[in-house]
Amino acid sequence: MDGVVDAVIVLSLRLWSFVQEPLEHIAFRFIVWKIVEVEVWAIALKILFNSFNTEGVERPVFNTEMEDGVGASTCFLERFGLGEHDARNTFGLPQLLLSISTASRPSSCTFLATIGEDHYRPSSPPSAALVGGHRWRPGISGTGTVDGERMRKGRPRFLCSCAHHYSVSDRHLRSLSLFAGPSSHGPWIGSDCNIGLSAVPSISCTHLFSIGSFHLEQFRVPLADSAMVVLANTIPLLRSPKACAYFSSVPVVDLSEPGAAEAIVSACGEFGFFKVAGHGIPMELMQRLELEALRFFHSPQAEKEKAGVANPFGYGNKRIGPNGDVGWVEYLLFAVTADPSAYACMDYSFRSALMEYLLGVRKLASEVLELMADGLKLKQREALSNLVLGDESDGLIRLNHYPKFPLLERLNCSLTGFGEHTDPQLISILRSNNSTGLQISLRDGSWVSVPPDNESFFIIVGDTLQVLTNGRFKSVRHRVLANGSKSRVSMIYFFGPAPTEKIVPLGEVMGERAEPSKYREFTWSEYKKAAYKTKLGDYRLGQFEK
Ligand SMILES: C=C1C[C@]23C[C@@]1(O)CC[C@H]2[C@@]12CC[C@H](O)[C@@](C)(C(=O)O1)[C@H]2[C@@H]3C(=O)O
Ligand SMILES: O=C(O)CCC(=O)C(=O)O
Ligand SMILES: [Fe+2]
Repeated sequence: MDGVVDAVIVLSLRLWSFVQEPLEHIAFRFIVWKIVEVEVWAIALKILFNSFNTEGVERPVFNTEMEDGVGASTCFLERFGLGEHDARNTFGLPQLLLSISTASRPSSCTFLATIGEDHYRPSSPPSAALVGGHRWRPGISGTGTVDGERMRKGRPRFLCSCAHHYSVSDRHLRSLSLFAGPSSHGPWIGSDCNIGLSAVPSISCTHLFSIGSFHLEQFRVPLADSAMVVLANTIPLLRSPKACAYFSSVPVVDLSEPGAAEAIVSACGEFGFFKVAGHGIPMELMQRLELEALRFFHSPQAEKEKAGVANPFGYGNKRIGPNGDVGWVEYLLFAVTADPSAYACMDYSFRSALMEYLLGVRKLASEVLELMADGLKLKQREALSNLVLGDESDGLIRLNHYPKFPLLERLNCSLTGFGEHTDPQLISILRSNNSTGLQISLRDGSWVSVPPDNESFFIIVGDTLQVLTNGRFKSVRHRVLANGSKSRVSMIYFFGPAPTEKIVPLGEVMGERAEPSKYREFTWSEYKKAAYKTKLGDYRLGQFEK
């Protein structure tokens, strides 16, 4: 086992509700186990969480001022943690780093850290001090500095690096304690502190998990030395990568070819997913919208936020939906309408590209749904398309931007861009740039990575179509992983019916198969309401099954 790291540990600590409350100190302790020989870096993973739980609080702008949204974090991490100027700088060893960013400027801050009883003696071996780590005794190891470079737009970034670092080669390592807090008092308005500690492998890292997190809001400061660690999976975004096969046999349907209807029905039954070629939508239009979207996502954070916080419509950043889901993604989400004023947050060229694109994709949807009806042998070709293309139908358009995250390769981790889920509507029509990241789940539960194709559209079968076909078509679980080297831009048009539409398996589908309905009748409005109470990955159809 020597030289192998068993675990990467990330400890995340967030403060956000200390409006005008002095922060006396916070303390936490956690147990490290199964580490035989590692180098330990603590990395402030602030960038991952900087907009979580900060409702009503001036949002940190860490990741928005650089070219592509990730630059700042990378530069931050490179400078202090893992990059070329590696944190080995000061003492020739990896560095433990804490970062606190606040909306107000704290007058000074001191971080205290201890590893067992061995305080700030970088040259001393960790040895026995680590063994006794259960006993809490704070040791001074660093003082805060305001990092001038981050004092942009009058919002100071208070970076405090706690230069306590060590290379653990002590097989007796049992526990590690950190202690952090400002020595003089805030007020810490809207403080949002994340501390990440990770053991980064010199050789390999097999898994990553969060071992502790607590919300200081639950405690009143000052905290007891023995403040506990609550074991919880609080960092769902980072995972060790699992090998994921390339889905080289994605069904491709060329709409202009005979046999398209049968091919669609077969793909919807087997995968709930297929690719459309020969669709007639000009590449120029897709690229125009992609560029407009990128221009928007690269505009200053304040500009983007003028679209309003997605609730559910508007601009969203890392939060998905109302129930605490998060992802490495920023997006625009809107109801589809012919009224241009609904897209008032976009400038003229963006809006016109979007509206032209929507028209093209609606036409495509009607062709696909009519072929589907043909394949299902429905008497009325328009039975499905009428459901989602009428004036009252509930269409949504979503533009997603997944910034690249170059650190991933070094961490040997994967990062969730958009967590696994099914789409609630009938179908979704997705177009993306040429970046990998989209994965779908096959019938056996395995995940496969969809080769990107920026000239085609992907059709995703949603929950409602599964119900209409009484389970013959599969609502496909899918997800997006962030990419280390290329950012992803995707546009998805979700085709939902009118709110009052009754959703029940189609008589003709049932008749042909002479089977009982698997679902109770519901309206789209009921389903949508229920969906918005669920988490992204929940099995939403469950409550409508008979
Ligand atoms: C967590 C959620 C986000 C979502 C609404 C929900 O409560 C559950 C369904 C989610 C989903 C997935 C597909 C689409 O991206 C979406 C717009 C939709 O219709 O259902 C999202 C919702 C959302 O982001 O608001
Ligand atoms: O961005 C993507 O490629 C897929 C996103 C998605 O599944 C969704 O927005 O529902
Ligand atoms: Fe989706």
